[in-house]
Amino acid sequence: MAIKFGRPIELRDGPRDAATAAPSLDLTTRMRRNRKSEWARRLVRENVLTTDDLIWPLFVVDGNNLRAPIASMPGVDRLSVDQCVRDAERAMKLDIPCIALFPYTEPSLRDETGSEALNANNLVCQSVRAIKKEFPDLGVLCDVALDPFTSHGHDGLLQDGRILNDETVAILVRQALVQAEAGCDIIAPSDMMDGRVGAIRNGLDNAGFGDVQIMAYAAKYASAFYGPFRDAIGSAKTLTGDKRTYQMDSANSDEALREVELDIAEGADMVMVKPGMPYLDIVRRVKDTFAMPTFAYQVSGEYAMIAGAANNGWIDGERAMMESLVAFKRAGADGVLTYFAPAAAEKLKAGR
Ligand SMILES: NCC(=O)CCC(=O)O
Ligand SMILES: [Mg+2]
Repeated sequence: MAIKFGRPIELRDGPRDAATAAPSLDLTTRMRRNRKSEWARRLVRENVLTTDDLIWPLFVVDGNNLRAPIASMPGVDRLSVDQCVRDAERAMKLDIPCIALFPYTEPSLRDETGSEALNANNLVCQSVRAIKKEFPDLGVLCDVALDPFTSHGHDGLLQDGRILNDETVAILVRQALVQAEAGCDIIAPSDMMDGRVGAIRNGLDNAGFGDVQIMAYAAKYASAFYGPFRDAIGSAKTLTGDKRTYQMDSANSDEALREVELDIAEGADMVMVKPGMPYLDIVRRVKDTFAMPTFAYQVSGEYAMIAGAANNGWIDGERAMMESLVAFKRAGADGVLTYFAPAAAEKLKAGR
């Protein structure tokens, strides 16, 4: 069933009173005819959102039977591994095809080189194994980048105020392998180092992980909308400086196409634009130019804006959520990584 909002005020067929029976404007085309009722709107609807379009990001934290709220992301919790498995079950029941995992790493485990990223028993790897054991048919995506693990909060190795590219890529390949060994289905490099997609593809293939897909965060912008995510993974306080020497300048559009082209050439199976709503123009250009499976990340700040305004009674949260999600489809995205995934899937499954 189609999504229906608010109190319907429909035009009706049949006899009308004199005022509406004789239109005073001599119009051949009246666009409103196709909008006159819900069935008519459904008939001409150009884009639909389904549960197949959703990837649900989850935050994992050390502990047991723990769901710890994240203040800047109302409705989103950090989950201990066992609770992560419960949300994986919820994803299965809601027909969400894939989840994404992000760790909150204890400060004592963070260091200059992000070495915990290579621990085969880190929180992400534990979660992947636990989820895959119970739900082998649920897609699991793992982020590749060092920011949840470094004491300075950067995605790569930091030396004399610079983020080292090639040295970082070597570590990212090892991180990807550790995650693939744990059972991850999609490796998603989010670091924005040059050449990492090709290096990771090589590493996976040489280790016998030829079927593991790569979803490249191909056009990832240096954005203020990541704020709540950094709270969630605990890097907000540790981050020194900003990420503008590796993430893209928000003023650029052609550059996104070059980034995407390179990642495809290096073997990306799917590409992503991030953030989402402020960059729908980029999603459209990428889809039109490359016809690749194209995803958008509706990031934490976008979620917080909608959830926060809704909690204050300033907007209708459900409608804003659904409107924002179908906008990604309209822009050409094949799917969306969104913290709204379970709420949207519940609404879609209920046919509302
Ligand atoms: N690599 C994943 C992210 O950076 C997510 C950002 C967000 O949700 O704000
Ligand atoms: Mg790149």
